[in-house]
Amino acid sequence: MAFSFIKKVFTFGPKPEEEQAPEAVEARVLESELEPHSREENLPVAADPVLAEEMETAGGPADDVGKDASVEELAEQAEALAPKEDDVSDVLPAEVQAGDMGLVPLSLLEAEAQAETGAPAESTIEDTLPAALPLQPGSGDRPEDEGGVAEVASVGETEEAPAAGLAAEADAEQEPIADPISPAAEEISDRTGEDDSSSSDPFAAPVLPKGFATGPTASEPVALVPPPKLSWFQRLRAGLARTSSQLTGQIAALFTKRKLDDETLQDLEDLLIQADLGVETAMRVTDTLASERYGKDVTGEDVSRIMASEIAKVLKPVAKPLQLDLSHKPHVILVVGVNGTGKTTTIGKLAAKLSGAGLKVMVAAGDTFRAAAIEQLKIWADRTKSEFIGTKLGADAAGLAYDAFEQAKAKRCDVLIIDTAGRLQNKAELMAELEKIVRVLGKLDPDAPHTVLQTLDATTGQNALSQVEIFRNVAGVNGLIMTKLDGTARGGILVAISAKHKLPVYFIGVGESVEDLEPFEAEDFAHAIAGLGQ
Ligand SMILES: Nc1nc2c(ncn2[C@@H]2O[C@H](COP(=O)(O)OP(=O)(O)OP(=O)(O)O)[C@@H](O)[C@H]2O)c(=O)[nH]1
Repeated sequence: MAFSFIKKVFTFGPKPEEEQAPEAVEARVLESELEPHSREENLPVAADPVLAEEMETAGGPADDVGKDASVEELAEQAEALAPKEDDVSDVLPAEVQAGDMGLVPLSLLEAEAQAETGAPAESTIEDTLPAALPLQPGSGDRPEDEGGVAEVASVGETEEAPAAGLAAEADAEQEPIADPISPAAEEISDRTGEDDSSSSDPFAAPVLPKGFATGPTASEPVALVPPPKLSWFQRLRAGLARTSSQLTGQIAALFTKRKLDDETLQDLEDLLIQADLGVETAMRVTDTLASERYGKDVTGEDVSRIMASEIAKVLKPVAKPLQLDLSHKPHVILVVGVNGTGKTTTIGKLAAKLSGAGLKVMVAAGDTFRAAAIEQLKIWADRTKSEFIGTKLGADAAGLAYDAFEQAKAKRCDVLIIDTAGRLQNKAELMAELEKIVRVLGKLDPDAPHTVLQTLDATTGQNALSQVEIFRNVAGVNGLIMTKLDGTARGGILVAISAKHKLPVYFIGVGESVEDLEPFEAEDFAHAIAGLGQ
């Protein structure tokens, strides 16, 4: 038969005197196939988990496979005796190509088994064929038939009819043909003690490799562990980390082994002013420190505590909630500020909070100066399920504000938030536009806009002080939101602005995502900026 030539020319595995179980022999040959680059024979690759399983159970890879005969000798003999591999693949059905684990590797197994034991291998060609490819009786396809050619011919015959048809036409007396993975299946059922009588039944449930089980999938979904959620204070502290670490680092350096004297007090005052806290707050801190600790040893932490306490005193009066008068339907919030300070993003975050609380919100893209701002606001509106009103680029922003107010009224919106441009060709033009928007809204409701919110970018430092001055005069700003407190060392500016303008600070932003905007809390902010815990 076909394997007789292989057993003469290939010697696989350990020395013949070693008694080896056929499965172990098979496993070594398969191992050689799984590592084609390590084998001069260049056997077909059988990257199949079932084969890998066999390998493992047979004791792992055999390092000496194929080392007994010289490759050249083997090749010569093989060529003389064997049908060409091409011939085999020519006659194989497309789905059973030479090199597929179902045929050639197991043929080699058989050859090796014969070489080892001197007896015909138990594994036969039937074992190597798919169940849908039964052998034809009397066609030289029995193991005892002579020569590989006959065996190949039998495979060829099967190829002539569709596989399914062949299965249907199979002679009733014909022996059942084992599934190509039956050796593995048998081995597994041997190990598990299961009845293997079904291994040749094409309708039998597949035998799964070790470690798998049949049956419905686990009903309990695997619980995904969400990343630990940071509290707002933790996010605030993280956001203000640059401001606080710079401040506390400098304070600690200043007070290392020094008693509190006039010089250190002056140095501290300078340091606090440079940190944008403002002259007023800086003096409050140094005065309190002097009255409590003059002439004594002072640590950086002592200073941080006093600083936090004084900052909190400045901030408390301005840390107020944004009052919504919902009797207005809508309560109109006009958002103003220099371009890039975070107006559009903040509107999105506010809309998320309000609509999340069940209020009906409309957002109006009054920044007709910048196309991206209109698109950006539309995205926020979609995301927050808010009503959206926009107009074309360059259109009159006051006209849009008017339309928005009317539509928001008609739709019974609770809140209307209007975005505005932060940059026009010149400041006078910008201010004229803002004044017009306020005037137009006032025609529909003399109290509108009910809130004029200004966004301030913390990274601009001292510049934010004059921005408030300007917008307050033009648009009647009556509340502030400070953004971008994350990633800046200039967060102290909020203290200076609060001390100077005394305008309510409603929210602060420490990042771009929706949860990064939270109501302003004086104590939290003061502690975070001083690097202290809550
Ligand atoms: N890191 C950080 N980025 C922010 C914060 N708030 C807004 N931004 C980002 O700042 C950039 C500018 O924000 P916008 O909302 O477009 O600012 P704008 O004032 O509407 O700008 P214009 O439309 O040009 O007037 C965007 O990339 C925002 O994601 C914040 O609190 N922290």
